[in-house]
Amino acid sequence: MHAKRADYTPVKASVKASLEAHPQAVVVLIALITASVVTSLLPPLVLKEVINSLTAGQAIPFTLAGLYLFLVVVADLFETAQNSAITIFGQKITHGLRSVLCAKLDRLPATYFTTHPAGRITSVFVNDGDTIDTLYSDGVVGMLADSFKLIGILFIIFHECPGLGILLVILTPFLFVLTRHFQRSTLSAQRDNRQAIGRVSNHVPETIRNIRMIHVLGKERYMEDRYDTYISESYTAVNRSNFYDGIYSPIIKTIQTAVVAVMMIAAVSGLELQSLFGLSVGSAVAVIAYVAKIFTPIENIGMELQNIQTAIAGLRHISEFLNEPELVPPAPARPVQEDAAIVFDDVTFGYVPDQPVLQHLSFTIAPGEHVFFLGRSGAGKSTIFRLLLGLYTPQGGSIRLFGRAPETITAREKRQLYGCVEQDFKPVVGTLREQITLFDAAITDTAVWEALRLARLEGVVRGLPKGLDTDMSLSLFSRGQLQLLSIARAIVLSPKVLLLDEITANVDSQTEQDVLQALAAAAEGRTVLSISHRLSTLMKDKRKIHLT
Ligand SMILES: Nc1ncnc2c1ncn2[C@@H]1O[C@H](COP(=O)(O)OP(=O)(O)OP(=O)(O)O)[C@@H](O)[C@H]1O
Repeated sequence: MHAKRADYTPVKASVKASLEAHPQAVVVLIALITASVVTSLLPPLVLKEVINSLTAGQAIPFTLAGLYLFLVVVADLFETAQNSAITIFGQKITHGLRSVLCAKLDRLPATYFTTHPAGRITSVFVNDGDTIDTLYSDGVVGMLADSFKLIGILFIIFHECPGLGILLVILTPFLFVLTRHFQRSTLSAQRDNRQAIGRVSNHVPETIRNIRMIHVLGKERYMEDRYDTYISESYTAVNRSNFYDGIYSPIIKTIQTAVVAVMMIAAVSGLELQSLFGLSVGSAVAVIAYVAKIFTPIENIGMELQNIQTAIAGLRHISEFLNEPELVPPAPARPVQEDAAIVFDDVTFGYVPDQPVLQHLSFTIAPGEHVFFLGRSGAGKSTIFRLLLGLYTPQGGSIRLFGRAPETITAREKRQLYGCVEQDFKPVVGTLREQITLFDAAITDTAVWEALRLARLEGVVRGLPKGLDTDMSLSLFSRGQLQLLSIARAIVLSPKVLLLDEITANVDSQTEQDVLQALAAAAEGRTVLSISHRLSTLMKDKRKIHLT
């Protein structure tokens, strides 16, 4: 069965946008690759002239010697500049793609996060993102530069000594296959070693963790044998890797020498071959230098191919992520005229098709009402909140929040419409002010202080030397105070609705009283939906909706 072909369109579009955004970088990169390839090919040609002058009994012209030195230095400089440009170029492309990935994350529906574990999503951003840099820097662009170099060398050799040119054109594919074989074998040995080392690393802590049980059950011998097996695997893999590494260079050197020897023998053979292999001493020296140079690009191309193969897997993951269906932007909808704050009308919903969590649920909540949702664990209490927040859409029935379907409410409106408080405070990196504003510059300090006042935290924050400018640290507050901070964050934009999900689940009874008092002030004039069995027993007069 064939794997489904990945659709790389969004990745291509991102790369194209990066290229179009940095046209100068592209021009500079092409110029540097060309300059690097050309200058690296020139020194042996100058050397040829130097040797020819010497063998003709002439003095070496000073300019020629100077030119040789100059070209060697310039070739090195261009190569360094080319490598830097490739790195910078790769990073620009990766930067562009990472931004596209981040923007995509914002547009994904909540259902995506239900079906994809956080670790996999992170890996798309971190590991797969890195492979894109490799793909360009150590893959495609590097391969292009090395291919030009290889073609240039073959071309010059062909020009200087057609016989050798033909020989090398025939030999190059063989050299390439040989190099790839060694690279693959070395990489596979290195991978085996890494895996074996990984097994050893797991085995040691596992043994320490279970040391008592090992002694009690007399499993020492078994654990030792396992350890020995892993160590032997690693030892064998390292030996394999060293063997391939060690043998490759001599084989290449032997081939190199054999090629030069064939050329020399043919050149002096006096046979017909001589017309193809005949060359001056200078050309011979130059050609030998080129033969030595030909192996580096072949080796590089092999590694670059390897890098491309590895990066393709990352590219596939990124493409799959970018092709995920997105949230449909809320359609501007007129609010339905009704007196209720919240209406659930015959709502049916399940995260997984055919496994409904809520079935035909109906209720109405009046503005300013405080309602508790009760029911066993898994009954769907938090799900009601998620539906109200527009994170999911019900499969049946309808939901209205002040006459509007939640999914039609824009992100900006949401914070003005509802505030949420959960079991634990979720800090953000920043100051205390930012814990409340969540980086919304439109929220004034006056509003922040008012929210803190209602949440009964004003005194604590005023007591800090830097007040709202204090850097957030969990050690600044007790558990209960952190919940008060959650309340301040939820009410800073004076939302009409408060959603409270087990807000006192993790606090002691004294702190619970503080939270309750803060809540009484914060809830004033608002519609409040709470999930908390404990609080519902404390607030007996409030309405309760039981879920079964
Ligand atoms: N993201 C999700 N993907 C799939 N199933 C989910 C998801 N979130 C919740 N569920 C399932 O939906 C059901 C209702 O979950 P929900 O969190 O609404 O229950 P709850 O009444 O709030 O329970 P608890 O009191 O334990 O928090 C549970 O069976 C739960 O396993």
